[in-house]
Amino acid sequence: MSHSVTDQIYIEYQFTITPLQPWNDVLIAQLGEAGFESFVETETGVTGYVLKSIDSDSILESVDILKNEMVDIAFAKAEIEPTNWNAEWEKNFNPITVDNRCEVRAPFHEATGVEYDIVIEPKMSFGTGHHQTTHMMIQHLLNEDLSDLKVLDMGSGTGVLGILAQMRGALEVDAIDIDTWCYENAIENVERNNADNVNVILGGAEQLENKFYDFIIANINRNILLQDIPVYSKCLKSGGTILFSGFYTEDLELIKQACNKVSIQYDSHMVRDNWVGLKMIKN
Ligand SMILES: C[S@@+](CC[C@H](N)C(=O)[O-])C[C@H]1O[C@@H](n2cnc3c(N)ncnc32)[C@H](O)[C@@H]1O
Repeated sequence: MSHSVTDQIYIEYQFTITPLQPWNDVLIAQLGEAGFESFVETETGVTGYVLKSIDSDSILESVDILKNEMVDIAFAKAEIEPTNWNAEWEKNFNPITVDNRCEVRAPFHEATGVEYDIVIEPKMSFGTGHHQTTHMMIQHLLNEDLSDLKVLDMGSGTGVLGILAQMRGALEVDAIDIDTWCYENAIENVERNNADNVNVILGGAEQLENKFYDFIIANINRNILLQDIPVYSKCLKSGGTILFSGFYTEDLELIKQACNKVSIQYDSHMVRDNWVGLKMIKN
């Protein structure tokens, strides 16, 4: 399969801001609103990342602070290729063990005999368990009874959460990702872990028409979640659980409000390194 523009190729913008305070926070907030996905604060400003598939030049026109005469902001732009997580893992990472019950390891790591042993060859996809958001989603799943449930893993990446959902008893899992690398990689990982109940699907929220689930997992990012929460709500049966991650504590209230508007209520949340793992329940 050819790799489309939705592959995870990012544009990196290095913003230099004078004076730095308080404008770096304002810039991050406005870029986040406009569609940037993540940020790193630097000594001279902010580095922001936006998907290449988004027309970043035109969204920058809507970022008011760039027109503010009280602050001087310059930027440099560069294209970032997808990360080869396999190479990163080989170089830097050990297997990840969550709550002594679930291990996420590469094929070249020895099995240790934990209750849930997941073998992932991530290639270019996100989802080895090293990221705080994946870690918290695994923790939530270890606390949930998924027996005989129909589950949606939205933004499935390597497929790690969908695979664990099957191991936790799910009857059927739809693992959906908009990125072709992730789609192909999740198919391989599902086979590798004999997760026969996991259907890997390429696409976004448009794939959810006329689908219904007892349980939804969505570890994506703030902007996609805010946009697609109404669609997820339509698919979630009454009384069903939805787990969210991919956003920071600053955005927790915003995500809760978006959920409340579509009859999804707060249950609980956890935090790791300022990332949130949120559990909500549909009325
Ligand atoms: C943070 S990763 C999560 C991967 C994995 N579920 C995990 O928890 O480690 C987010 C994933 O969402 C996918 N994604 C981004 N936008 C999406 C959308 N609109 N619909 C479905 N998937 C999307 C990305 O390609 C990426 O694989």
